Amino acid sequence: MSVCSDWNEIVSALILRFKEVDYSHNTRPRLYEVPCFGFRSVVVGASKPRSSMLRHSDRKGASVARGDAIRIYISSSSLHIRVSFHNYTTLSINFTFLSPCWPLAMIHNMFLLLVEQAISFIPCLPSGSHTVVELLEHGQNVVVVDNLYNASYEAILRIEQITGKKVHFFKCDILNLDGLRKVFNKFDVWSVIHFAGLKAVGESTQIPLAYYRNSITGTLNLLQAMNETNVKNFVFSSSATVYGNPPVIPIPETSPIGSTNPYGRTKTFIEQILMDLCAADPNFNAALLRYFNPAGAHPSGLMGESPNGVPNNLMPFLSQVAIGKRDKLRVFGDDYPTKDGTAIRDYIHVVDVSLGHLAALEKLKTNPGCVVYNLGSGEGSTVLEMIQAMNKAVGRKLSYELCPRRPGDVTNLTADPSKANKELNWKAEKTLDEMCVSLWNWQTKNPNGFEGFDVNPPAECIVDNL
Ligand SMILES: O=c1ccn([C@@H]2O[C@H](COP(=O)(O)OP(=O)(O)O[C@H]3O[C@H](CO)[C@@H](O)[C@H](O)[C@H]3O)[C@@H](O)[C@H]2O)c(=O)[nH]1
Repeated sequence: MSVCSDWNEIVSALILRFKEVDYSHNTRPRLYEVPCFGFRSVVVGASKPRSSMLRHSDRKGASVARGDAIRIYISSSSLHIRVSFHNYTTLSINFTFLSPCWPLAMIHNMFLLLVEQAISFIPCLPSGSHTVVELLEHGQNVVVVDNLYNASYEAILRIEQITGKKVHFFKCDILNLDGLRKVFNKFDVWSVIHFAGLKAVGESTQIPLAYYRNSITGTLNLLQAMNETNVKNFVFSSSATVYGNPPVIPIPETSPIGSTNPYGRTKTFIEQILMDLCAADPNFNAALLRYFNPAGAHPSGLMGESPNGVPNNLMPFLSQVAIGKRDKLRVFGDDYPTKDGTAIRDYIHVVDVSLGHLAALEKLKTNPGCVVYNLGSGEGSTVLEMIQAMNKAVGRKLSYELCPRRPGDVTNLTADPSKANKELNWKAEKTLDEMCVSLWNWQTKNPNGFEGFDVNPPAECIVDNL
């Protein structure tokens, strides 16, 4: 590593933006973008934050390259720097000022360093690990493939702890077709459940190509490896986001498709690919499961969502407020046409989502071709109702502030789950209270999620060693 020669250029750009801010009146965080080109690769971090100025700082480093976006949210009390990398990761650095102040001195303490490599990744949704538990507990044999970008090997060990069973695991990226081939050649696979993909709506609008490359190319790789080994069954983690802004609530599967963001369109395109495949091959079966909002954690408290950096989603964020990692929740929008002005979602316990996969696998055994199901509870809850439910689980009131709407959000996504209820003989059974209690149980037992555990699997789990 060496100090980047363009450091001064970035600092100048930051200073220019900070000069535009009137700290005496500005209380709401505002967004500033700093052009991040003309230099090759840098690390952004805080070298010596002044203790007199800062109550807290997350010191992190990561590579930044040409084309990455640095965004700065700044208010009179805090500075939040978010870097969206071309290699699909994000880095967040938070500073809280002890008193309202001009943050230039701190900016001069930031450092930028050259680094060499970018990583490629496909994170696995938390629903993935919970589904593995349910599959093992229902006597299925499972091989887990994940590149562990947004997951930890510790999750595999926890699955083994919960189920008392050994998990076959391989660290492999779905962009690595040869790696996938090795796994498919080693095991006699009858079905694939595909959770891999990038899943942050906001991020997808900034780095759409990364989303399309990972999710679409990765899925094509998976389908190719399956085709070469004659595997004909596929369960796909789709999303309610494919419905965009639906005309009718609750939403039936026949609702028009029209996602409002690239993330949603990756789901839509993959659904279409699978429909085409089923139409072309009468032996190929696919279940497209449109998840609504999975929340909660395993009742054991051993497994739950462990987001990297600042959580994007409501419930992980709220539980970090509860544990004291975040000051307060920002409620995005209080002017929606709903009973309390906040947006409505259909929250469903992650264990119920997992059981939906087992039901879908049973369905695939009947050779149905392509089938589509909503995995939702059918009950909509506003953001304020979710805060209340979490307050109850935690036993105190959690802080929040009402903020403007988040771009891309829609008013109401509530499922009509009757098709899945009837055809899969599946129903979301767990209540909001159970979701919140299990989430709080997980969060208190694991305040830092899987952070600090060894993320790397043993050598025999690396796909290249197969
Ligand atoms: O800090 C936050 C985070 C979220 N919200 C609100 O809470 C609701 C739920 O947001 P979030 O948890 O981010 O979920 P969604 O945006 O509904 O998206 C989730 O649900 C989709 C299906 O509906 C999936 O496709 C996505 O992957 C998943 O992130 C929305 O009204 C948000 O505006 C806040 O008010 N504050």
